[in-house]
Amino acid sequence: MARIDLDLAHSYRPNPAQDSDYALLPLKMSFEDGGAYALLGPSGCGKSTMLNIMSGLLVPSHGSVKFDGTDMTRATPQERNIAQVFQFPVIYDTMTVAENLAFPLKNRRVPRETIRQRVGQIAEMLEMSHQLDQRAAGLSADQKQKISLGRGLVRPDVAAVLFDEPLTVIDPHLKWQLRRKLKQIHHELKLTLIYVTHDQVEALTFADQVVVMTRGRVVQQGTPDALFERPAHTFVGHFIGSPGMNFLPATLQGEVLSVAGQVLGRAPRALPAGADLRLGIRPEYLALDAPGTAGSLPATVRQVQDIGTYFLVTLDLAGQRLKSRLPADAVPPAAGSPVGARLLGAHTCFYANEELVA
Ligand SMILES: Nc1ncnc2c1ncn2[C@@H]1O[C@H](COP(=O)(O)OP(=O)(O)OP(=O)(O)O)[C@@H](O)[C@H]1O
Repeated sequence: MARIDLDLAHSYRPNPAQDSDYALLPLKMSFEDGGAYALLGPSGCGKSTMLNIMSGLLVPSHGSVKFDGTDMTRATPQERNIAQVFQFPVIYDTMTVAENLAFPLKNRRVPRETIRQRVGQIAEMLEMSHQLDQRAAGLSADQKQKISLGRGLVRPDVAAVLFDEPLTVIDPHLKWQLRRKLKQIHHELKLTLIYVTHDQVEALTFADQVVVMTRGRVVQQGTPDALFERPAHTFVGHFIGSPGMNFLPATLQGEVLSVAGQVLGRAPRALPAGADLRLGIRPEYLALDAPGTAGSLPATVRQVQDIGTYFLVTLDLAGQRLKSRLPADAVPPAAGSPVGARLLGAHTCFYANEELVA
């Protein structure tokens, strides 16, 4: 296993001049030895580019990749000792499950008994022990992808295992199980795992550290909890959460804070004057008061949806749409009724020019 340090940028164009010419804007980041990471972001944000630079399939146009301090920028995937799992199964149909799992070890001339033990361990973790002697050809797409995952995890000496949207072909029910399984496997095998996905649930269940990307930029790296509680950028607030964070335009006059054109009171924290300010509050933390309650702003309930495990209330506050999540045992207000929206609290965040400032 290895610590991976990136200090690079990448453009697929020969003479990049502006930000939009870069698939990856200049970035500096580290993946610690033994960590479970997810690269999360929408299609085209640069996740696969970053993964391919780490695996050695792509040489960055600028900067370097280091493994344990050694420059690996131009090293091949073999020299880097990386295992990679792709969206679609990469296995040998004519081989049995056991032979497929053993293949990466046999290739490295691992002793037969060690191979037998490791293949047994991996098959057990993936609940494939009963299929070891079956030919891969007869298996479903799900089962074949499980073999691919196993092949990625089977070598104990790899620098890292890179997963590129590995659960895409997996049936939704099994997907749910495998996400958890991978997390458990990470704890047992202590490999460095880096997992690319555009699915926040997948990233948040699997990873200890999530790297959120948009338009070639890393906007935040942090624990699932940090991404939820303190999104460092409005994009993270929008992208993480169901639904995402509410944002309201805010202005500061002296120490008086106004939100959506309505005076809220003294600013609760020091905020930069003159910036493009926004108040961010997650639907989970947006409490509803009786209309006219001090400290809350008047709003009207537009819609109440019973989601089963919670109610989702849509509000109109001076022309701004807000969402509030109420617990399933709450009595939600009726559509059309006036309420007070409590916007300030310990979980309220403030953004200036899209970046978290308080
Ligand atoms: N081989 C290539 N040549 C030119 N441009 C490319 C190439 N591969 C990717 N790009 C561009 O680089 C940007 C980042 O692409 P990348 O595939 O890394 O994003 P991604 O987040 O992995 O998206 P997806 O999930 O759709 O694969 C996109 O604008 C894409 O069009």
